Amino acid sequence: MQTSGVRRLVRAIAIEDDRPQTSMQITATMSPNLSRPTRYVKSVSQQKSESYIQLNQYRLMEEIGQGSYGIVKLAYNEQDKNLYAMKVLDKIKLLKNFACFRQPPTRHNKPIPSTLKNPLQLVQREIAILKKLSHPNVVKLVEVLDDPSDNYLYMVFEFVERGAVLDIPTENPLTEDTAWSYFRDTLRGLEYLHYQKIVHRDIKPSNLLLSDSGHVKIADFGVSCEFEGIDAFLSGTAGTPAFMAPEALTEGANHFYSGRAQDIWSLGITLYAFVIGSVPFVENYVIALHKKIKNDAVVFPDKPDISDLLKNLILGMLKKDPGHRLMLHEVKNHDWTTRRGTCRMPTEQENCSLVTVTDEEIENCVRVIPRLDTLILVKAMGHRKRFGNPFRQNVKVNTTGSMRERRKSSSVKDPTYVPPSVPQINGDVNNVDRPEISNIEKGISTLEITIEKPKAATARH
Ligand SMILES: Nc1ncnc2c1ncn2[C@@H]1O[C@H](COP(=O)(O)OP(=O)(O)OP(=O)(O)O)[C@@H](O)[C@H]1O
Repeated sequence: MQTSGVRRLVRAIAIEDDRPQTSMQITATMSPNLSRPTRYVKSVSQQKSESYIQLNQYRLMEEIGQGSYGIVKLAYNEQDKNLYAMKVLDKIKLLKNFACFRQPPTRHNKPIPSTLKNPLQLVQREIAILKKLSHPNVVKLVEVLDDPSDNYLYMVFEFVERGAVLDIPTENPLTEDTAWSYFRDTLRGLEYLHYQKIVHRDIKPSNLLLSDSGHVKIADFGVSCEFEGIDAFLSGTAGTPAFMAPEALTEGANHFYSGRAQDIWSLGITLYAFVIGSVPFVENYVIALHKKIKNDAVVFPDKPDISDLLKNLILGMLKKDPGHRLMLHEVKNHDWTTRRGTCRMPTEQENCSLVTVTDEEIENCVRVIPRLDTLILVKAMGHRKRFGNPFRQNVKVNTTGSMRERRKSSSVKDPTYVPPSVPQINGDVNNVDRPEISNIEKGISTLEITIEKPKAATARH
């Protein structure tokens, strides 16, 4: 989406907002303070309007992208007046397809523990990794919202205004100067990831997003993985076929390849695409494409004309044998990258600092959004200073069937679904209409357990 369009949208939202307007609100910023730790969700409210859905502090707006498992929507945070990109993941689709298309790599030195085999747990691992990452050239995951009774999981990312750096194939590739700048940003982000012992496995132009200030941020960690020791020893294929290294295309139970070298290859294909406008190996059928990647030499067309130094770098990154391929520090120090030593890259130490992800963090990386009805019930209990359900006696037993129907129809099955009008949490719970009482009634079993284990309940919410 065009940046000016987004700015107009933000201005419109700020004006629509019924709170007193300040210049801050009118000029909502695109780049929030991303160094702060991920905020935790403590309460939820849902509102409907003809033009938007509100999820907690986020007003969901227009769609800005589509991935394999869901859509990405622009979201306006009413608290900090910033825009975010909210990825809406379909949990059912994930459960059905993840194992087939996004199988986690088998790692030589780190077998996947049986407790992590559930695909949603693998998403949690991905989220836990993402939450830890904090680098100007890596997209920041700000918050995750997850309601166990909702089919969707919401990942809130910093909004990177200009979207994918380049759509390929294109007749208008980047100039060598622009490619130089974007490439160095990507290299910085990738060095940081490798330093954090993460291989991305899907570096390509559409996963490199461009900020308003003209800087590149690496996105989409759907097939990335952590490693121990000096490198990831991978088997199996993952990522995008045209960007896969030759060694990743060999099948076999005992065939392992270097994750770092695979990322360098993909970066080489990406650099080629930046300046040529298309990838070097193109075929309609995957088997034929694999054959080309394994056997064919990289050829540069006459037009656009690129420097010999750049060709040399690309060819060094696209050596078929990973043992002869340039390593990341060699790419950083290549004459094209440093403009013959006049523009050196920051050292690894300057660029990186190590993060570790504990099992507890993986476990707790997703915030549960408590259901609105649960919150109303808890609030009512608070008023009465008693744990008993204040609404239970009012509900007729023979209405259960219709209650179930109403509950079913009020759950969010579709991200564009606008929930029915519900009372505000801080409203008078005694004025709650019968349909809402029926929803509350459905939460009784959970809350009765909660009463017996008050500590666990506190932790959950
Ligand atoms: N943080 C963001 N800021 C701005 N736009 C984004 C952001 N994240 C994603 N997008 C947009 O949404 C599109 C879809 O992103 P997403 O990561 O869901 O899928 P993908 O990378 O295209 O596909 P897949 O999930 O199949 O790998 C991107 O191509 C990009 O244009």
